[in-house]
Amino acid sequence: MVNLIAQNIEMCFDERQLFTIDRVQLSEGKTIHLQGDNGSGKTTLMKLLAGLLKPSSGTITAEGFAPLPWWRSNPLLGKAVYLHQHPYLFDGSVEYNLRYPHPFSDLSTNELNQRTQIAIEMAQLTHLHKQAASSLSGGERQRLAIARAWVMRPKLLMLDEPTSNMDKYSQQLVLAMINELQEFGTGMLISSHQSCALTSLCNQTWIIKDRTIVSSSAAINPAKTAPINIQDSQYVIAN
Ligand SMILES: Nc1ncnc2c1ncn2[C@@H]1O[C@H](COP(=O)(O)OP(=O)(O)OP(=O)(O)O)[C@@H](O)[C@H]1O
Repeated sequence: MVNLIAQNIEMCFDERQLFTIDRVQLSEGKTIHLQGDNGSGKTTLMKLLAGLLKPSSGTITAEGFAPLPWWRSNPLLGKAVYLHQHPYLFDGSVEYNLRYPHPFSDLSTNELNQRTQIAIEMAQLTHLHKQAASSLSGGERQRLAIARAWVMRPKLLMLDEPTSNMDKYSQQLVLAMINELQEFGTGMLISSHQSCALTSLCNQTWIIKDRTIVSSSAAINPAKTAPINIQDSQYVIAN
């Protein structure tokens, strides 16, 4: 079981305090909805947990991961995969982007090849697989980035507004991929302004309000009671 634990955090930009956190924990097997108004600090919190930013004070610790390679000085980098709402893609084709992280995976080559083929189909990118990733639309880019994460099956994944830019059909495709990652046990932090089908997969909520973060458990998790059918209209995500 892997965990990222943030304790006694204060985050400021210049003199402005953005938020404080007593303690939050992102763990394998948990799916957390991160809520908060525009500018409240959702992206900043994800970047802190990903090791891309340092808190003004406090500690973020990683538990249960393999020991660091000698050349890696930042102990948080690479622990939780962070997907920005405008995801970074490599120069090259759609398929190249899906294959690029293979060398960093613990999965076997066979399994990675199989998963890559399935991911292309799940993300409905088959007809575009040789096309330059840079030429994709915003929604297609997000689908590709989530498909890439699905192939890698990370232990922890943070999705920043994953369905912004997406039409309902794309949202359904993403929902199916996220649901599978959840079944596999990937711990996820999903930021979204609104409650929707995606956030109904969550079993915990972190709310950034009044410059602090409150955590609460959700009463039910529909994903555990009803398997997702992407044709099923109840799982269409509201814009
Ligand atoms: N590097 C930075 N330097 C100074 N201020 C910053 C920096 N990064 C973010 N901020 C400020 O911190 C605040 C929180 O930004 P953040 O992007 O984390 O909010 P958010 O909750 O993700 O917003 P949104 O819902 O609009 O995406 C904003 O006011 C932003 O301008």
